[in-house]
Amino acid sequence: MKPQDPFEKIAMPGVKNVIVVASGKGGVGKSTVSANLAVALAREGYKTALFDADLYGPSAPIFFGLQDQKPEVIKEGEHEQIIPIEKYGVKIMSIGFFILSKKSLIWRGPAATAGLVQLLSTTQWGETDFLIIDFPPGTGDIQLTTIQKLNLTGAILVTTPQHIALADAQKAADMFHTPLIQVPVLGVVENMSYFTPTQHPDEKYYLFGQGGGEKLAHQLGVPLLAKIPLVADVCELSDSGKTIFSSADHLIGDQFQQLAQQVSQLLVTHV
Ligand SMILES: Nc1ncnc2c1ncn2[C@@H]1O[C@H](COP(=O)(O)OP(=O)(O)OP(=O)(O)O)[C@@H](O)[C@H]1O
Repeated sequence: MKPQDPFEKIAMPGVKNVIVVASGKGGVGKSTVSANLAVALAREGYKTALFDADLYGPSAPIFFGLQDQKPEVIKEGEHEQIIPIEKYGVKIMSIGFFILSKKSLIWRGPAATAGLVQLLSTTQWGETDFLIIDFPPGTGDIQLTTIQKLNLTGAILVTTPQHIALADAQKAADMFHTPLIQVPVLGVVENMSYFTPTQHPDEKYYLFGQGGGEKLAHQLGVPLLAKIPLVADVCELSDSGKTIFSSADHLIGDQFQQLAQQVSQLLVTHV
């Protein structure tokens, strides 16, 4: 049997741009940004897909209200192809579709990377302008295997304004800039930037500090793509499978739509 080349890329015919959404720290909003950026790109008219690479804590089935859904698997001789599930105009694939929601995935690194590669290679994306990949936090096996196996267009870094999140986001940026990796960082998204009470629409409260996203973007020489506000019902909406576009607070929807426009403009030559 021919030994597998670990650097051989997975063919994704029809997929024009693959963008990873990353951060060093957990809980800063990568999944929220990935899911809602994907929906916002679809709302702009682009053919959009989302791959949930957070194997140990998949959130796409919950964020899209698809917990009970199973993707269709097509057998072609020896080979299997999985058809992503479509919702809100986005084709979605997640390991979470294949495991019971209360079960944990107890996989060591090699098993996790093998599972990741299998899922990436068997998913049939079809014609896709933007494939968004939601990374788990950190700079470990999942990130490195995705980088090795896919032709990435670029990375978006998500951070909250506080110092610890920024320090970790810098580590993620460092991974993308490592000589053997060299994935362009497209820009920074600062999440939970400020809070505006509904009764006082002109006021902004910087609960986690101010200027962190700008500082990181400046240090990396990339644009600050968006400052997403902290909006009270985001948590409830994601838990009930709805996007931020259902929020009564239109501010956050507008911010995501602008983010999608910026990302598509950055990559306009690729679409
Ligand atoms: N702008 C926001 N306003 C209010 N709540 C938010 C916002 N962004 C994210 N959240 C909430 O914060 C929590 C963490 O968000 P999310 O799951 O997107 O983070 P993550 O970085 O993907 O986490 P993990 O590292 O565990 O994968 C979720 O409950 C989410 O609903």
